[in-house]
Amino acid sequence: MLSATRRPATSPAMLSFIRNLLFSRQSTSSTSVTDVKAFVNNVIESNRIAVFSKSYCPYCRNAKSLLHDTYGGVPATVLELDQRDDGNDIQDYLLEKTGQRTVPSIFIDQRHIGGSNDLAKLENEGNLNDLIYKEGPAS
Ligand SMILES: N[C@@H](CCC(=O)N[C@@H](CS)C(=O)NCC(=O)O)C(=O)O
Repeated sequence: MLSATRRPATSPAMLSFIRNLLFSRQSTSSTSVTDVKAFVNNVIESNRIAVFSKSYCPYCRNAKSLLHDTYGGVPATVLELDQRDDGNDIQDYLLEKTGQRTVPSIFIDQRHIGGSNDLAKLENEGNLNDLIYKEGPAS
């Protein structure tokens, strides 16, 4: 006579493991829109140079290289939005604030410079140095 093989019942521990696996990739950020706005504004206000970037973005790479290679002595903060749970919300707010959603989105002394091409244009026309060293905040 054939005996039916029964699959073992899934244990509570296994269920819990599966549940954690399924939900672990969801956003862990409970940040509200207000928090995101305050956070972005704080980043811009408390850093001479703030770059909202994505780690894989070639435009961002160019902008970060230019800033690092030529103005490495100036304190700068780079946020890689693709590596953050709230990256999308930050991008939405940057659009609302500046009219630009693409990255990089670059601020120098709280002025919105634009993206990589805008930064390169300032540099090529000899204006970035002045912006950073002459028009920057008094030390
Ligand atoms: N002209 C812009 C181009 C920037 C751009 O196209 N960035 C892409 C990423 S490489 C982007 O923001 N795509 C939309 C997105 O990632 O949400 C610049 O010079 O910064």
